[in-house]
Amino acid sequence: MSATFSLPIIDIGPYLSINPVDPAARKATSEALHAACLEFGFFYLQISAFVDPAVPAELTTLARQFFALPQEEKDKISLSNQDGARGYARLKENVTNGKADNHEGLDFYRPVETPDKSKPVWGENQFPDVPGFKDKYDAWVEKMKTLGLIVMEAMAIGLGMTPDEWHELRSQVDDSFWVMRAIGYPPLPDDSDGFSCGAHKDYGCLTFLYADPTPSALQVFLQQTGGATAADTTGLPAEQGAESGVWINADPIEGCVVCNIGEMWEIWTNGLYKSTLHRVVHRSSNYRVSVPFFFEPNFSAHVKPLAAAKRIQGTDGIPEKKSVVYGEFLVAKVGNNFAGGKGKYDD
Ligand SMILES: O=C(O)CCC(=O)C(=O)O
Ligand SMILES: [Fe+2]
Repeated sequence: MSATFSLPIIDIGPYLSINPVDPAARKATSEALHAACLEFGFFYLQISAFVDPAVPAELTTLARQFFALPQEEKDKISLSNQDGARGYARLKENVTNGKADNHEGLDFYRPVETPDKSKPVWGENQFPDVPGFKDKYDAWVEKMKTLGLIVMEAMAIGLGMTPDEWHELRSQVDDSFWVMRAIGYPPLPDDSDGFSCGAHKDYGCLTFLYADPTPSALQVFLQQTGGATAADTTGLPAEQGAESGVWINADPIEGCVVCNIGEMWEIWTNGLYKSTLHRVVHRSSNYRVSVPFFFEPNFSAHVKPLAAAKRIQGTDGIPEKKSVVYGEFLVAKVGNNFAGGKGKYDD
């Protein structure tokens, strides 16, 4: 694997309603999504026709203003005030694979009609007292929800789903129980044996990550297939488990978000698409900010292997993955956070 390898860039433009329908261009986008999900589970999504790049850049500026506040100000919106999931988590509060993550963060979830902070993920969002923050983040959530449905449709077509099948899948994601996160990363100390964010898979549906221009921070694990060239793992800690592969950088590209698929897509495709391990190792001297948006299924969605995926897989005895109700799956995950040493990125 060459060190200069980079993930595919896929233009979502042909699926935007501002463009006239061009069937060949849509087909090319859907095929590229299918290939990228089979091979990497990670790709760049070119969205500059959909959002002005100045808009997400503003989000990182606002998050930076919040993270620069005194600790006691930030702690006023601690997630411990709420349901343990919505709000501010201090530097190193989250633990992944048994090690403290060298980041601080702010998490927002889809609001619920009758909040009850004694129930996991059922509390209220807590917004920082930074002028413009709530309005700009709310607007971004709306944009990303729209993008989520657009990408889902393009992926459904890439998977060969019929219009009826897409209609059914759409009903599982049309009221997404989304998560919006802003993460602040001080430099990882040279002598640290930990990570800025430990290796994990995203658990949901689609992640759209906007990050400031800092290079060499987000890394994606590519499994080594066949006996091709030796893995270039120079300077990289051994990967968890027995998989062999290579970590590649997924540096930001102007006009794009980094998109990856989560474990719900593994279930929908009965393992045909894999969600991919990634981590953050931020060793340069600046304070890095990233803003991932997690487009998730509806809370009540019953996620189970799709007929379209099974048609591709054939009938040769591939075991059927266990279905989940997304909300139950989420509560089992998030309910564990900050208790018993489990973090939000842990399995
Ligand atoms: O900050 C990043 O680049 C990635 C963060 C991430 O992987 C996550 O929050 O799930
Ligand atoms: Fe992630």
